[in-house]
Amino acid sequence: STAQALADLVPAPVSVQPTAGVTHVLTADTTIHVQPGSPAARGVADRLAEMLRPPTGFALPIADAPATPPRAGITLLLSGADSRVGDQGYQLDVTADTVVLRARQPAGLFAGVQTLRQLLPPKVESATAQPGPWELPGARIVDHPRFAHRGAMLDVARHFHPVATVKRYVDQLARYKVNYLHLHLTDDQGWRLMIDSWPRLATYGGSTQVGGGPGGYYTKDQYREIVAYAAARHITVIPEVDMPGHTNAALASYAELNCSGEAPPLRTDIAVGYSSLCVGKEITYRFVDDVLRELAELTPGPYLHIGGDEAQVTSPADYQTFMDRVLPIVEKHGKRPMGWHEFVRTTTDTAAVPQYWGTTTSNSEVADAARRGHQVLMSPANKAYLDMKYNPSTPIGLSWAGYIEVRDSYEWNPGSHVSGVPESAVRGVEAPLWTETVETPAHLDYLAFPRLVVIAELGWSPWSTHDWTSFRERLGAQAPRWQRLGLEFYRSPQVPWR
Ligand SMILES: CC1=[NH+][C@H]2[C@@H](O1)O[C@H](CO)[C@@H](O)[C@@H]2O
Repeated sequence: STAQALADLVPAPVSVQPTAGVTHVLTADTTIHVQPGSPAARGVADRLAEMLRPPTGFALPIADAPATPPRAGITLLLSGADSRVGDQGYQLDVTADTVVLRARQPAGLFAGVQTLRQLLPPKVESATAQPGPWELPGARIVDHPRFAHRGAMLDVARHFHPVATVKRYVDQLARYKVNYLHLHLTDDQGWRLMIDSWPRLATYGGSTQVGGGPGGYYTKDQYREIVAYAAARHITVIPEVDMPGHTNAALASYAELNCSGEAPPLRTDIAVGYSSLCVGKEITYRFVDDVLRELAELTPGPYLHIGGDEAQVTSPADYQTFMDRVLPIVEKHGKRPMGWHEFVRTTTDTAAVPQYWGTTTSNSEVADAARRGHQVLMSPANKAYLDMKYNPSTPIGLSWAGYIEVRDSYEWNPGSHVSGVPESAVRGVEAPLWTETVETPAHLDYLAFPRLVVIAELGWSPWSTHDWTSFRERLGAQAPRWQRLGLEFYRSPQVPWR
């Protein structure tokens, strides 16, 4: 029944009040009315129309919303929403004659459109016209996220993934109200973005990948295309240039970057912890400044991620020296630094965001940072790493942080996971997908679905809705949609797939 759709929503909304016996039917006459004078709101109307026109075959024209109360059809407004919705939430009212989506910001309207999508039957995911009826259950939904930051990371360095694959992932992230995409652009095995002042980083440093394949890299225009595509879906890109470790591709590309003056060979294995920029050489900081300047120019979002993980051949003193030089460069280029959590020991600038990737529930560096006022991004490797195998027979993925079945990725509370890091010090969550073993979109689907959706729920929904017995039912109800989308998801035995 259409009312069942209200119970199946993922992420679970804050409040859902069904209106018994009321159904709204979209027809060939349905018009999408949108708040006048807001190009961003109009953009959301465009996304909504793009979503609904193919499966319904309806024209769904877009018109300015009249000043008077909403007419028949769908209306998107940037006024009148329940004050609880904040900057990212929305209020959705479905009656027999009208579907009214209200928010205070366009991002909220976009989030509401994803809910609207799930209130329609799974055939809405078809690329070709399907028979009706196109029914929506009568209801009032008031919704807003628990955490402001709900992210996904894609490692395009170990295996290069072309623009089309990244866009396809962005489409999937948007469905579940994810609002940040962290791109791990550089590592030992590859440099994936053209930097004009150091062109060999991409042309040579991007010429291979794990396993020895051809690798690849994004031109600046391709990177701009990814950023724009994500922005149109209210997803902010956070680019990562990992340093001082995980830098073999850069060191192999320019001999002068090496303390020895000699360039090491390109690497196609998956070892970590053997590379470091040369902290004692001035050219290192010109390199970092050039790279971060060009990267900042391409990045409208407020963050640059400087990695900082596993700098095992950088002495602690050199690591401190390096960060003392590099963090101000990030700020100089107008951005806030983010990094894997170990970097936070080097700075007291609370604008810096530590990304927790540990496997324990206590970490003194992160607890100290939280106490100092840093906001922590939660990516515990034994809960949120999508590259971990589900179980010993999973054909791809790693297992250093343990096996993560679907329920394992669900059974933790980001707001209290690390002792000494209260909910008020948690920015949100991110699900990293490292790609040592991920070569194709099907590999990506298999590891990301369903656990990406689990992390998206943990980032958005109130803790009061946290209950595996009900969540597994809602997760199972997503299967018909994923099948129509051609998503090669993992059919976990823990989930009652519809
Ligand atoms: C922050 C971090 N550094 C390591 C670690 O996570 O594990 C990943 C694989 O799970 C690996 O690819 C990455 O280089």
